[in-house]
Amino acid sequence: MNKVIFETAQLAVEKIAQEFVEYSKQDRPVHISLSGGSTPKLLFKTLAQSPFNTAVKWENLHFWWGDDRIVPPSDPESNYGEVQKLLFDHIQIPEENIHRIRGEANVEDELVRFTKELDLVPNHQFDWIILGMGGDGHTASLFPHQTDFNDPNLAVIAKHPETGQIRISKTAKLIEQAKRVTYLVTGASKANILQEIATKDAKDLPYPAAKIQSKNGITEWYLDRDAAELITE
Ligand SMILES: O=C1O[C@H](COP(=O)(O)O)[C@@H](O)[C@H](O)[C@H]1O
Repeated sequence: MNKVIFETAQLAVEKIAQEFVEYSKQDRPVHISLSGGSTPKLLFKTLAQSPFNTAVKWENLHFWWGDDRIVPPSDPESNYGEVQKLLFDHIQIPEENIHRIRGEANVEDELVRFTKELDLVPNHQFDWIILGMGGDGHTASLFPHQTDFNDPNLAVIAKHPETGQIRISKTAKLIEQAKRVTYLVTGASKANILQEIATKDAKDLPYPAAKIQSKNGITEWYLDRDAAELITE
């Protein structure tokens, strides 16, 4: 496991925020995919504040999501809606740089539309995909025992195995084409599963987060001390 352990979650997200600044200095559109759920909210709040709110050249960054739930943006379950509320409402970013999954639409229609929009990413190769990991080892909306790692499509409709909630997710294949994949995992509740991932061969584990990595680029794990407490350095 290629890991970086930060003393606190705040320090981990500040490192990511600083990297946003650096990416945004490149004189080209940079395609970044965000994760959802609870973990990255601290990142979005941090980016919305000084110095990052003005240090990032937002016009150069294009934002996408690893997955979203089929709910309207106003629903607290919407991964896009949370970023809108915590970040986009507080910065100056062109609307055309935001490539959200439309959770309010018909899911089959949205899968087709979103898949077409992905053609805006050169060679379907993201500059940076930031992922989270659920306590069950899922990442994006790719869940244990129901993920087709060889699905040739760019995006897929998924169903949360416990709640039945419908989602759209990037496929494993699309994620693995990225130049860089960073798993941001924080908090003591993820310590046991991280220990398993750090010590066992991914092929012996059912967890998509353990298996999915950039094929030709970098894969790294940004952890805070609580999440990494059972991992020996
Ligand atoms: O359902 C989801 O869960 C994962 C992990 O979420 P967290 O609340 O444990 O941080 C997240 O990465 C994914 O985008 C989300 O839709």
